[in-house]
Amino acid sequence: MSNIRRVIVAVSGGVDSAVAALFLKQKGYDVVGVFMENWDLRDETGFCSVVQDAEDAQWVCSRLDIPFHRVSFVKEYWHDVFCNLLKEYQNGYTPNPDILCNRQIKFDAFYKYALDKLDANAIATGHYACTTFGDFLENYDPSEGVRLLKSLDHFKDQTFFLSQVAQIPLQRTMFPLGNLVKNQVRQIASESGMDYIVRKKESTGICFIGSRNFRNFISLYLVDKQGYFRDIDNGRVVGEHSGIHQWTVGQRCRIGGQIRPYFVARKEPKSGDIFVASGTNHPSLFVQLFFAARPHWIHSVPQPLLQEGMFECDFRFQHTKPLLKCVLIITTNNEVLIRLVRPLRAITPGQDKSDVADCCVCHVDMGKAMKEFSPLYVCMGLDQIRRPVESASRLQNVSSVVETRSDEQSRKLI
Ligand SMILES: Nc1ncnc2c1ncn2[C@@H]1O[C@H](COP(=O)(O)OP(=O)(O)OP(=O)(O)O)[C@@H](O)[C@H]1O
Repeated sequence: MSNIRRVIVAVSGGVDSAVAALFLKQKGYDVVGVFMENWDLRDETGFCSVVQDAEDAQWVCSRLDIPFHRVSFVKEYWHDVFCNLLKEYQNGYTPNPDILCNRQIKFDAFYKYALDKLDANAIATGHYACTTFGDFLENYDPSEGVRLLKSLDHFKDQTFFLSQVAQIPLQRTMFPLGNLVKNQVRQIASESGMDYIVRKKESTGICFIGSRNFRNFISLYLVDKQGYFRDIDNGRVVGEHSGIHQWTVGQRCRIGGQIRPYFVARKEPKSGDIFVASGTNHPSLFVQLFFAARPHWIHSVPQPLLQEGMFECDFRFQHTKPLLKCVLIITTNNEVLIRLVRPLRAITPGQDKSDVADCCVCHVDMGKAMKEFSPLYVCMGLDQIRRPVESASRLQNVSSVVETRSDEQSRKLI
């Protein structure tokens, strides 16, 4: 895109967006930094770093000598992200808040604000991701459509969290850090006099809500609803709980008086029952075959899926987990059936205390014909994949597809 003049960069007060803004400035764009406030402090019960982050974002912008804006998307976050999460939790699902936040806030509310109110030609963020349009939209071609690609830094890659982003905002998004590794970014920030930001603790946890225990946090907003723990093998009541939203499939339950540990196998929102399985390796804790409804293809439905109705790809449980082979099959009602090469347990024991809603990812390998970009990602809330085909239940939530750079291509780049 040759006529880009004005770029609005989302500046969080962290090192990544600071370096993204620095690059844009060095390239000579008319750069404006925007800090988003998405959570109303008055709703908080615990520590919130938003005040400090906003100050740091302002510090970055003044250091780079670019205008700074602070914008509130509190209303949008509440309605489009948080209420959605609450609803899903009440229905027994575990959606990923970061994926929702990217889709609804950064790549919708913020995108519209930048283009409509700040007269921008493009937006930029410090995400580790790439697109086929290039780090600075140098290959911009709306007739081709844009594909989301994995970043060079596989460890930091954030495409998993961007997998629900819509095509139009992505077409006008720059990811200036996509071809760098994190250490380079930190070094560049230090060399540019932004050591203060480099030394700052990395943000962890959920987008805008921070690193508190997410399930405890969400419980503050949901009314407890008592129900039973039932043994999945015989339906026998083995304990009581105070709400299905407090439990995630695969999680260990501490039920008094039981010798063997129980794990959540299935939740039934209607009755409020939670079916639990005795022992961490109980077969009901594993899933191999499941449906995903309403796939979101960032660019287009992969050709083999359209033409042959199925194709082989890789599946990943959380974005840092190893890939597992799977087959995608398109069904007559436009759902995607996913069959893993072997059963996968919902959560490994080490993750039982995970605060964040888990997701799984399906990496689609297009084979030789499309070596350059292998389409990626079916991702959905953990509980969605817990619906095996045998139970004939359909997933309610969305899955989504982005594309990734093949490992081979990335190696060449390194
Ligand atoms: N409150 C915010 N205001 C403006 N932009 C934000 C905010 N939070 C995140 N972003 C944007 O989203 C990008 C990804 O944020 P995330 O918190 O996932 O990653 P990060 O690696 O911690 O980024 P950073 O180092 O810039 O904080 C940031 O680089 C920034 O561009």
